[in-house]
Amino acid sequence: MKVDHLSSKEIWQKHLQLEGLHNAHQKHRVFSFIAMAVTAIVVFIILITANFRTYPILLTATLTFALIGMSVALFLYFKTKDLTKTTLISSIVILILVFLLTYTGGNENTALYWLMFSPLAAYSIFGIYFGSILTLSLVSYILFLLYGPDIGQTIYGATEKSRFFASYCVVILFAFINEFFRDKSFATINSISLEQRKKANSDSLSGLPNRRFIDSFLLPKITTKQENFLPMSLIMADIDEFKIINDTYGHDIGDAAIIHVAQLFKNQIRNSDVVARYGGEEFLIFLPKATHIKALEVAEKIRCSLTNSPLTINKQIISFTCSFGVAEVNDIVPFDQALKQADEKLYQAKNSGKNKVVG
Ligand SMILES: Nc1nc2c(ncn2[C@@H]2O[C@H](COP(=O)(O)OP(=O)(O)OP(=O)(O)O)[C@@H](O)[C@H]2O)c(=O)[nH]1
Repeated sequence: MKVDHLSSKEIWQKHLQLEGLHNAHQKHRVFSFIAMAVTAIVVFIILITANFRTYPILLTATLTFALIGMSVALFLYFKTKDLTKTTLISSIVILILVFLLTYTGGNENTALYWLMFSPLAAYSIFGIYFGSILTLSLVSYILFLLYGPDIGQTIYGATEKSRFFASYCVVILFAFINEFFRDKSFATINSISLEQRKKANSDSLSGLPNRRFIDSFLLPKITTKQENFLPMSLIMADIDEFKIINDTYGHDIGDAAIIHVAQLFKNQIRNSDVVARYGGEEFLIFLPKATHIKALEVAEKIRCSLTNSPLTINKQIISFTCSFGVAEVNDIVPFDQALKQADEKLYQAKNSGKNKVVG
């Protein structure tokens, strides 16, 4: 089995996703997108129907294209709920629309007024990174159309161009500042909340997830997404003669032994596995998508690895062992029953000489 473990931050992020916070962040994007798309559609319909006799053909075609593009993006969003794809479509529509509007000049050269909304929409829908890319693309070709060579575009007055550009830059600046700090506060709240949840759900000595983590996060997750976990195996491990280690070397060395075991267990399991400190010197390892036979192999590998890697502290080598009980959770055997089985097997391992795997 490949030993490729996640950093502890990744493990916590993976298992303790802050759903409420992420939902609020996502909702902001979704509402911005829907608000922009609906407003744009309404404005396009009014402009086209009220002015199609007077507008030049290219302008009517531009607005019709944008109307269809935005309607398709909105329809796709409601159908698929895939915000990335739909916002990608709308960004292409915005890029083409802004280009054609600036090029045609709109009705009586009023196109530039309509461009003011674009940085706000770009940042609130696409976020700081893609919003900046989109805004920079808009700025560069608006500049090209305003000050670049004549390619048949509308000619704007010098004062109009400079005033527009100055106001456009101010809008960009404020849209950027707004999104930047919104993003930063989201990241800060996210990391504070994650840290608090991590503290409540982990063991302060070993850093491993604790029993609360199993009960309040892992088990509900396994129950709701059984297809991702079952068949799943449980390994219950317990340090042998731990009282003697404490009594012989002192409580601090006992603590170091717990940390040593926790680290060794973590290094021997896959990304998808979870090892938790279940009690004093007792650990529970979850192996999703692993049969009983596989789990017996893993437990044996961990047992040998502990035998071969004693704790070395203050130039002292302290050898100790663990006993293991293994059980499988599957469609027939529920978690509680498997946990009881693993505990019974561990008891058998302890009663039949210790430093062994029973499954
Ligand atoms: N240093 C330290 N000791 C702990 C911790 N948690 C529990 N213990 C000690 O672990 C010991 C467990 O002792 P027992 O339950 O008798 O188990 P054991 O000595 O390992 O015996 P077997 O399980 O039968 O091999 C107790 O003395 C607890 O005080 C801890 O966090 N740090």
